Amino acid sequence: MSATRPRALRGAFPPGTQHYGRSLLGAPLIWFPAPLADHTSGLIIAGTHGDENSSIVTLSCALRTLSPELRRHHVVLTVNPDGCQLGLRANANGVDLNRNFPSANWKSGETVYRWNSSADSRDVVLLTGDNPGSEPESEALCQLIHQIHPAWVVSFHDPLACIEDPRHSELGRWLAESFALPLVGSVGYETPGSFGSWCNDIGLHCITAEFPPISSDEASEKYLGAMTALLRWRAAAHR
Ligand SMILES: C[C@H](N)C(=O)N[C@H](CCC(=O)O)C(=O)O
Ligand SMILES: N[C@H](CCC[C@H](N)C(=O)O)C(=O)O
Ligand SMILES: [Zn+2]
Repeated sequence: MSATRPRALRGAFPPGTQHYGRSLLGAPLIWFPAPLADHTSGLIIAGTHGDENSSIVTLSCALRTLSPELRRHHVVLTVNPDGCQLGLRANANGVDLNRNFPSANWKSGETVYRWNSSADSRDVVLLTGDNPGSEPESEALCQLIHQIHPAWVVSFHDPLACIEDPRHSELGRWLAESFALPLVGSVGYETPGSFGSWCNDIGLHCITAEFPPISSDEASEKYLGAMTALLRWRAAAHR
C-alpha cells in the first residue's frame, strides 16, 4: 500500500470532517479527526491568523496527499475562517485570536502587529477581546482540546521562520530538521493571551512552527514532504 495518494486524486479531501463550532460570521469550524487516533495523537493547527496562508495551504495539501488511513494526528486547517475569508489577521470583530486565549497572562485593550515583512515596527492595532476567550473561534478551540486531549499541539504561523519549542523536545528537533528552520526557545516578544500561553497554563506541550515569508505555491512544493510526514509522526520510543 502506498503512503500517498496519486496526484490526480489529491483534489478532494478524504471523508470524515467534523464540526466543533461556528465562527462569528457563522462559518463552520472544521476539524479532521485522526483515523489512527490513540493516546499519542497530537493536534496540528493553522490559520489562527487568516492572512497567513502558506501553512494553511501546505497543511491542506498534505491532508490530501497522505493516504488517510495512515494519519495519526488531528488537524484544524483554519482556526480563523472569517479572517481567511476577509484576508485579515484578526477575526471579524478585529480581535487577534492569538491574544484572546483565556491564559493567566491575557491583557485587555489593544495589541499590535507588523503590516508586512518590510515594516520595521509593529504599528497596526488590533484588539484582544472584551474578556479572555471572548471570541467564538478561541473558545471553541479550547473546548475541542478539552474534548480530545491531544498529546501535543503544533501551531503553524508565518513569516518568522523558526520552530519555537521551549522544551526543545524530540518533536521540536524533528520539525526544525525536517523544515530546515532554526529551533528557538521563544519567538522573542511577549504574546499575552496567546494559544501557547494557554497551553502552558494547562500543561499541554505547544510548538509554534513559523514558516518564512513564502508563497503558498512554493511552500506546497518545498514543505509538502515534511508536512505529510508530520501527519504520521511517531516518537522514536513508539516506532
Ligand atoms: C508580516 C506579518 N504580519 C508579521 O510579521 N507578523 C508578525 C507576527 C507573525 C505571526 O503572527 O505569525 C508580527 O506582527 O510580529
Ligand atoms: N507569531 C505568533 C507567535 C506565537 C507565539 C506562540 N508561543 C504562541 O504562544 O502562540 C504571534 O505573534 O501570535
Ligand atoms: Zn501568526
